[in-house]
Amino acid sequence: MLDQPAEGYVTADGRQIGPVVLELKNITLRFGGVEAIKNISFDIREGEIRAIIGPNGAGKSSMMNVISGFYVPQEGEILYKGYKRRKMPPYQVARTGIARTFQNIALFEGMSVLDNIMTGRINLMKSGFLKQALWWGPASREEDEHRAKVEKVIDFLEIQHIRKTPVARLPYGLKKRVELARALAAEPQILLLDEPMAGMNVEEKEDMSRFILDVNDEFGTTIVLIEHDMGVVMDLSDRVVVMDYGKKIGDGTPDEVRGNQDVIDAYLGVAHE
Ligand SMILES: Nc1ncnc2c1ncn2[C@@H]1O[C@H](COP(=O)(O)OP(=O)(O)OP(=O)(O)O)[C@@H](O)[C@H]1O
Repeated sequence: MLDQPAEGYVTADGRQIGPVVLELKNITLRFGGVEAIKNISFDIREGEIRAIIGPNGAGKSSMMNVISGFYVPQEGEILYKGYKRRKMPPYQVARTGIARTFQNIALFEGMSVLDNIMTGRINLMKSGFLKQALWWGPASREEDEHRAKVEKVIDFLEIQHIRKTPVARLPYGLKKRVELARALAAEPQILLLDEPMAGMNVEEKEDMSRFILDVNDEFGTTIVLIEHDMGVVMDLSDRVVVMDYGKKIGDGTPDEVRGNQDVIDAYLGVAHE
């Protein structure tokens, strides 16, 4: 891989990439006899857009679930901001500043866009969620602050016009944007996006790409994404990890990965979905 200074660097398009913020070291994850992740190490830098790619079943979602704390690997360790992360449930990982979206949309269909996005702030609420819902006493001022933050996200992602609409009534591309909004409402330092463009048409993909870049640029949010659309991956990412059968077979800039023979053999050369 090209040498990158430990303290960070500025990209060709003028974005600031910082030092390593999350490091995965020798991660192995098994489901019974299946080794979904085999001794994989890689790092993620502050402010970077980092993609994880690979054919179906390569272990990408499993890796995302390890980062989000949903799966605890049998071997290896995760260093976050230089410290070894202890075993903790996903909601605690979320509190450390790591938010995610899911491959299959996981929104509350009957609730409005606004209320769905509000749930992204549960981890940041001091008064309990029930208290918030009932709007009692000290909860109200806090609620105002949360609403203001949520409105900012709504403006940023240009979904003002649907803020009161129940999610069930939205087209697919907008649901994906609402999911992004909910994750952003948590004000994450690292945002994990599991196939953010899956099932989208070309125009929706262009919109989503623009929003991902804008989030990264405006808030300096570090972004880790799994994506099957090669054009999107190569356009968006600073660095790409390539997995195949649970192993890491490539890691580098889009150009480096494109020229990696193992990657060409295992993935890029193979028709996919
Ligand atoms: N909860 C689970 N229980 C048992 N096996 C699992 C589980 N989750 C994943 N696997 C297995 O681990 C391997 C990696 O799966 P994973 O979903 O991480 O791959 P992926 O690269 O995300 O695939 P896709 O592109 O199809 O989403 C597969 O062999 C899969 O069957």
